[in-house]
Amino acid sequence: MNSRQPIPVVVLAGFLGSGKTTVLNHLLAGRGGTRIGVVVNDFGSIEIDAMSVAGQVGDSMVSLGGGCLCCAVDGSELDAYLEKLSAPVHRIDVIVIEASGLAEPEEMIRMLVANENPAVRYGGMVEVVDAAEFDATRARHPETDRHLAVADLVVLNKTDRVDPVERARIETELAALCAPGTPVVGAAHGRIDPELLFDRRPWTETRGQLSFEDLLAQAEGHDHCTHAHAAYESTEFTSEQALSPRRFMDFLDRRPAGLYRIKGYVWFGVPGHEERYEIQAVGRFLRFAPQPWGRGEPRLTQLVLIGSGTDGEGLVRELEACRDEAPQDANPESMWGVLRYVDRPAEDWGDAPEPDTSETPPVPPTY
Ligand SMILES: Nc1nc2c(ncn2[C@@H]2O[C@H](COP(=O)(O)OP(=O)(O)OP(=O)(O)O)[C@@H](O)[C@H]2O)c(=O)[nH]1
Repeated sequence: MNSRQPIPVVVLAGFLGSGKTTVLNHLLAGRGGTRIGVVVNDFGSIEIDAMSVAGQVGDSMVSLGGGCLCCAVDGSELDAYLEKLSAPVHRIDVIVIEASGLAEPEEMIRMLVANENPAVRYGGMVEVVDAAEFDATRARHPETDRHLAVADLVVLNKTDRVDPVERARIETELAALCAPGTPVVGAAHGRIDPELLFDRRPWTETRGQLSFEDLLAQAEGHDHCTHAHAAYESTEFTSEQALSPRRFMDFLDRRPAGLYRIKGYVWFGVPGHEERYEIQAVGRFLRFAPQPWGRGEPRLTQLVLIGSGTDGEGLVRELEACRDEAPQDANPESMWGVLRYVDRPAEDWGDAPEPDTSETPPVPPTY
């Protein structure tokens, strides 16, 4: 069933030299058994970034070559690369586009959202910020503020180059520049937990015999795990009772900025919407994907919430308060809030009530 799910495409943006390639290499080293497709969008004719990640991705590496993707007249070139990477033979789980430091992320997001390839879906935008160059970059490139405003997750990189007071000041400024609730994750040398962006599969799941190169990367990944996981808490929530879509969406709307990632399945049980809803939240980015239950599979909500400085018990209490004892009596319209975050062509809505398109903003709804 998973193989039929669209592959999320995450845009990794950030000004020149902020550390995008460093973050990407770190994600690749800590990817476990997850298969990552990479699109590197270098600006300039020498593909430096492509070379510096090439050793890690093998044949799933695609470079857009010289020039800037966001300047493409239409998304057809990008579409062709995504089609290549999403071919079932590659068994790719997630695609990361490292945008040129000069790219306009909003344009790239628009191209991804408009992409009609059902094998892929837009998966959110991560903006890498150089802590040491924060003021200088903003002064020289005011468009940086606009990019921050559309980011779903901000990586404040190079924290090793600023003292704690300076870091706190930048974090305060970032909170004002980003959309409300956008998480800001601090990092030195791009070391963020890959789980913030995608589900890491065990090595044994996707790989046969490990090569020497794999073993090296695996060792690095384990080393990273002990460091990265110490900085994040993970909270789990399971419920046999359905969740009220309205209360759950209210919970999501209010989620704290320190809650970087939510993944799992939700059981709403509302008439016409009895499927399980996969949820993927990366920072402020949110998507639901309805999927059929497996034969005899128990109707459950199972969530993993990853964050920093979050109150795990408080989150569980809030989720418990979302439970609904009689979902079969719920009005199907109560699902509209959820359906706004589902990527589905209009003709696929089936018997489900059509969302009120006059009120539904264009996908993605958070922009
Ligand atoms: N001190 C320090 N240096 C870093 C950190 N992250 C990256 N660097 C260095 O910063 C430089 C730029 O990093 P890259 O990862 O190439 O940055 P980029 O955003 O991909 O750069 P462009 O492709 O030019 O936009 C490199 O020399 C990195 O080694 C960090 O957290 N701390």
